[in-house]
Amino acid sequence: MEPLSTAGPTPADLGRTRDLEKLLSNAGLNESREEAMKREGVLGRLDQIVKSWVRQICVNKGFSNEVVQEANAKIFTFGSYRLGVHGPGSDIDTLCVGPSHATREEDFFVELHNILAETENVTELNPVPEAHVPVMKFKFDGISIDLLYARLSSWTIPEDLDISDESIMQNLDEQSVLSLNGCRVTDQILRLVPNIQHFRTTLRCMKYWAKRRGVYSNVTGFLGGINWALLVARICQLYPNAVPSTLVSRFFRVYTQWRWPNPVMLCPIEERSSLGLLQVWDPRKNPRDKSHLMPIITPAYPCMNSSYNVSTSTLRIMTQEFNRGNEVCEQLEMSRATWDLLFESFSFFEAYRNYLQIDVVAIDDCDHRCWKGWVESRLRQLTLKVEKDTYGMLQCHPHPSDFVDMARDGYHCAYFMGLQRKLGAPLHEGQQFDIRTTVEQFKLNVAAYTSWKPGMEIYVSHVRRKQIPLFVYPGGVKPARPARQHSGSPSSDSKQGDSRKRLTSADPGGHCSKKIASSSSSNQVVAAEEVEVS
Ligand SMILES: Nc1ncnc2c1ncn2[C@@H]1O[C@H](COP(=O)(O)OP(=O)(O)OP(=O)(O)O)[C@@H](O)[C@H]1O
Ligand SMILES: [Mg+2]
Repeated sequence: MEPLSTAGPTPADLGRTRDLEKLLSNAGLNESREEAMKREGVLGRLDQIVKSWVRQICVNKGFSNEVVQEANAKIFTFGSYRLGVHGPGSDIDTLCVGPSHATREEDFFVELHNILAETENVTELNPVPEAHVPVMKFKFDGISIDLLYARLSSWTIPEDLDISDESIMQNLDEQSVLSLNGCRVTDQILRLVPNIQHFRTTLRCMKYWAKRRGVYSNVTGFLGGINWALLVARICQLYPNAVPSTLVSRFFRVYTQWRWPNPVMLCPIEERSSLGLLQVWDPRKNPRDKSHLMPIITPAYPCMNSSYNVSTSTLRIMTQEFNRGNEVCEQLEMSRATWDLLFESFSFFEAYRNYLQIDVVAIDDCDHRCWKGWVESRLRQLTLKVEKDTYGMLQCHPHPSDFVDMARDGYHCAYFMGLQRKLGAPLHEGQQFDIRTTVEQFKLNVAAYTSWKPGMEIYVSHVRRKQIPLFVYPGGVKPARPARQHSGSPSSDSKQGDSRKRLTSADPGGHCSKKIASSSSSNQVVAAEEVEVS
């Protein structure tokens, strides 16, 4: 598709861009010089560690002195750090590229793991060799690092290795191809956007917006860093001369009108074929790809859909948010609103009358981290099942992050999902949504965890808005109910006729967080009348 507009910015566009930059800076999204230097220092030390690791394994394997001298490995960065859109506290996504004689199973996940375990300032070391893309997670000087490994087919790794060169992909195992992909995708994005600085500002802005509106999270079925980067990059291509304020506004306009599941791609299929890049994601050939609701395709071989987690519920919520964003930007362009309105945070716990609370408990920190990661990755199934088992009548809105009750002992956290009756669905007298079986099946699905240990527990319960525990609110204080949200937000958008009859409850005892163990009881029967929105 040709660029939609090549018109340059007006003085008003430039003014709005300055306001936007100021807002981002005031929000504390810019990293300090000290923190930037700390990150560089950590990356330098990590590079030294992998270099001496490779030399050490050559010695251990009895290779000649010559081979030991030439042995090399190298660290590359990708993700938000490499794109230049990370903020204070972001992780650093890194890739270690090693030679053919440094294996993943033994040398990376055992030898390098042991070296890191003994390295000063390395904490929370967590190898995940069985992941789709195997990764070693840890903190180095307090900075979160995800370290992947690509084992090339050559004996040597030159310091000036170009990983965008297709030829290095030859004879690689699948996990190395997947591990290299993050770097190659990041490099392609930077190559394909017309103005990197404008891309960066716009992406920072969209990431901040998505976090404020509760739609930033890949695992929950919303969009994560890579997805937002690709969506923004496509807008930058369509409006090559536009400044960030215009790009933000066009972002909402374009994606409000986008006819999903048409895919978003930075590189058209024809161009990709002529470059010899195979289209791996192809709904005409792969039945599974046909089920993807919001395809956002990565621009480097193997081209994949990066947003396969999106479900009907999360797509609906994001569409509502895009509509809201579009309305606010239209107001902004007429000088009837300011940027603050766009970034107003979504009051999740005000938006619904009914919620599901999912408590995740374990006996120590390490167990809790693993167990929580597993449960979190299954939550999408619960959202889908609730909607499916109620024939779409009950809609589910997952909160993208977890909450911890600091006043409680032990290792635990809680996830929440807002529940509402489908907009416009007929309301029958006395109708109830009984999701006990759904919840039991979800718990069975969760129980299939192969690394389950005693003490790893999960409790699911139905809570009403007024029973939401205080620990979900900042400072543990429930805010006064805000005035009506801006139209277009999920809470007001889905207002229905006033059918607020007296609430009938299938859980007469109500719920409090201490009663969560009664999860298999009747508190998962939700009276249809109740599942109205605020
Ligand atoms: N679903 C996915 N499909 C393809 N690549 C992915 C996917 N998830 C992650 N990646 C790769 O891993 C990189 C790091 O992922 P991550 O979720 O940390 O995003 P990020 O852009 O670094 O954002 P954040 O600031 O949240 O860390 C991405 O840039 C991408 O290259
Ligand atoms: Mg990252």
